[in-house]
Amino acid sequence: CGLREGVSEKRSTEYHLGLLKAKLAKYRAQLLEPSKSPAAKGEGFDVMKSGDARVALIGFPSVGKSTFLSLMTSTASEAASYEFTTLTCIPGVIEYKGANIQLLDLPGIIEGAAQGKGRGRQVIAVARTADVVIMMLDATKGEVQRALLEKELESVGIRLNKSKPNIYFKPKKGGGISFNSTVTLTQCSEKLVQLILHEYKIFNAEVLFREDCSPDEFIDVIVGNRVYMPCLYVYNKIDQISMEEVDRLARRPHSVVISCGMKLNLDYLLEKLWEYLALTCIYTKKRGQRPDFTDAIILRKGASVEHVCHRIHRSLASQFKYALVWGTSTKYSPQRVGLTHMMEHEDVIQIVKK
Ligand SMILES: Nc1nc2c(ncn2[C@@H]2O[C@H](COP(=O)(O)OP(=O)(O)OP(=O)(O)O)[C@@H](O)[C@H]2O)c(=O)[nH]1
Ligand SMILES: [K+]
Ligand SMILES: [Mg+2]
Repeated sequence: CGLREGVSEKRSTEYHLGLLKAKLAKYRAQLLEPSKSPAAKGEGFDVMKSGDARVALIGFPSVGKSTFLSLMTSTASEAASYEFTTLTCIPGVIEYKGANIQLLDLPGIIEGAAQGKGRGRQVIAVARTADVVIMMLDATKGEVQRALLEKELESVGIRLNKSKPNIYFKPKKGGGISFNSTVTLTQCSEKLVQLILHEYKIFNAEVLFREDCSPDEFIDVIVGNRVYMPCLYVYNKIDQISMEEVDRLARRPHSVVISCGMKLNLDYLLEKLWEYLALTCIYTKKRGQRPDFTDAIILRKGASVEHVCHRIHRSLASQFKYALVWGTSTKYSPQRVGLTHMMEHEDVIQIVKK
């Protein structure tokens, strides 16, 4: 009996917590509303997207963001020993494996950034538009900085190195709440899901958990507008710490250790960045010839044959008859496909015009 009471107490704690979190998430969302006003919207921060991918440099002041940009690109961004040297968004381009990667240097951010401290809001708004975030940390004080910045980004709906929760959620006009799961749930129950939905004034919906998600993850799905973003934690200034510490930091998940000052480990960082960007390289082939492996077309994940056409020539899509594709995106090699076919990394394509 005591055990059962314990279990039910634990359950009711779960309900309270789940509900409390739903309320908090709602409250936070309201807090962030005013940022949509034009005044608060990144003055001087609206840098045009260019190239094949965008990487944002996020970090506390003076961790070496500008030093890094100046090292990796042909753009010079002022670096100095005092904090808040950089005051706007400064774009540079990294050329790597035939791709142009836009690298954005940004002002340093501190605790409270999400609430508008310093230029925190503008910086975070830019981070949201990136394909990968590099969180640059000073190796001599990395752990504290990392936890604080993760919290800041988390509070505005940016989810680092997480994938979208595998929950099917569809609000309906009527019929109440239909709840199902394909796996055993250890963190959520039908009751809790219902309570959370009611908190959001949702009384009719279809919910299917395909994964053992937490209440927070379920709330993320209801609220929507979350950004799931790969993040590399880059510990700079390793010239200032002991070998043991370098070893420890380098083994942390999603982490790379570097020294901009001594130009250490920068190639490895580029390799990792390339991996996290997960860009799709497509090779073209002319009829009767071998594929051109020297010059890849670089696209974001989820690109179609139509995207490939646009990249080759503006008018190619309108003259398109069909394409032959070799690679992992097709069942047979080659396979005849149309404009909507989704390409995969290292596919070879031959386009046939009308
Ligand atoms: N020891 C050491 N110092 C470095 C390294 N990289 C950068 N620095 C120094 O750190 C200081 C700050 O560098 P910045 O590039 O201005 O840093 P930031 O992150 O852009 O700073 P804010 O723009 O103010 O946010 C400068 O004095 C750099 O010379 C490094 O690898 N080792
Ligand atoms: K600085
Ligand atoms: Mg700077």
